[in-house]
Amino acid sequence: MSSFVEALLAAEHPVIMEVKCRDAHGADLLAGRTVPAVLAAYEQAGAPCVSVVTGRWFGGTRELLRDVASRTRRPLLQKDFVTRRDQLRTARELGASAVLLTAGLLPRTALHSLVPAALLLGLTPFIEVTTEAELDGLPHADECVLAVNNKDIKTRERDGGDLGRSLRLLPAVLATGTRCAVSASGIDRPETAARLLDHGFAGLLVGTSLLRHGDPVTWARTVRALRRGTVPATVGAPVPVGAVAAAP
Ligand SMILES: O=C(O)c1ccccc1NCC(=O)[C@H](O)[C@H](O)COP(=O)(O)O
Repeated sequence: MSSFVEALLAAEHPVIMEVKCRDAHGADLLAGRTVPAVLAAYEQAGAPCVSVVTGRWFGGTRELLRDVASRTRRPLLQKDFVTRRDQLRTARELGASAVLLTAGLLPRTALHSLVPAALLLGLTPFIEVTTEAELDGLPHADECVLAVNNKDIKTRERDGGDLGRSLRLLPAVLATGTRCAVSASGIDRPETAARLLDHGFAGLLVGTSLLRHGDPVTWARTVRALRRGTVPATVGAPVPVGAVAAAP
């Protein structure tokens, strides 16, 4: 099992916390915090893995990944538009353990050849899907993270996100044989995170909400308390699973 998958599956709090400089609308997300400060907060909050957005739409750079890799031992996911094998080698050199492959953007033949190529380099393919059709015939699904993206990268993730997509696609994702079903993007509050984990996701990927909230330790503690049913009513009222789909 890869270090990325192992860390996520073993975590008490299986949230991949993300370092992202700007949101989909170009707004600054770091708000004066340094990358080391953000990382320290994520580690304190119990993040088993960290995602680093190097895609330029979100203000990312390769140097950001190199910098993060030099400061943490957590397995890292590189979030970028990977379409070629040489980008996989670069991801490895920069310190990534996992690499994003976006099923909706890649021709099927490219996706199907990049998955084994990533695995050969020791990288975990983190495959993001938005439809059931994108899951058809995925090779080596048991060695991949399969993530449902609640937003649409084709519109640069400027949509609000459809959390119901995660709920609808989870059975098909699990049917691929993956050990690691993840819900990604648009997870806007601890209540939503708790419901998605209770629903059966092995992990979540959260960026904007953690960065905007500014206190990942409290965010994560609230998720844990909600799952144990020990959260005070003022912090998070019970939300039925079906209501996740309607969450703002
Ligand atoms: O989804 C992609 O194809 C993608 C490619 C390159 C950079 C970023 C990309 N997606 C954005 C994200 O992955 C989100 O930052 C991540 O899922 C967290 O979402 P949020 O919690 O809504 O910030």
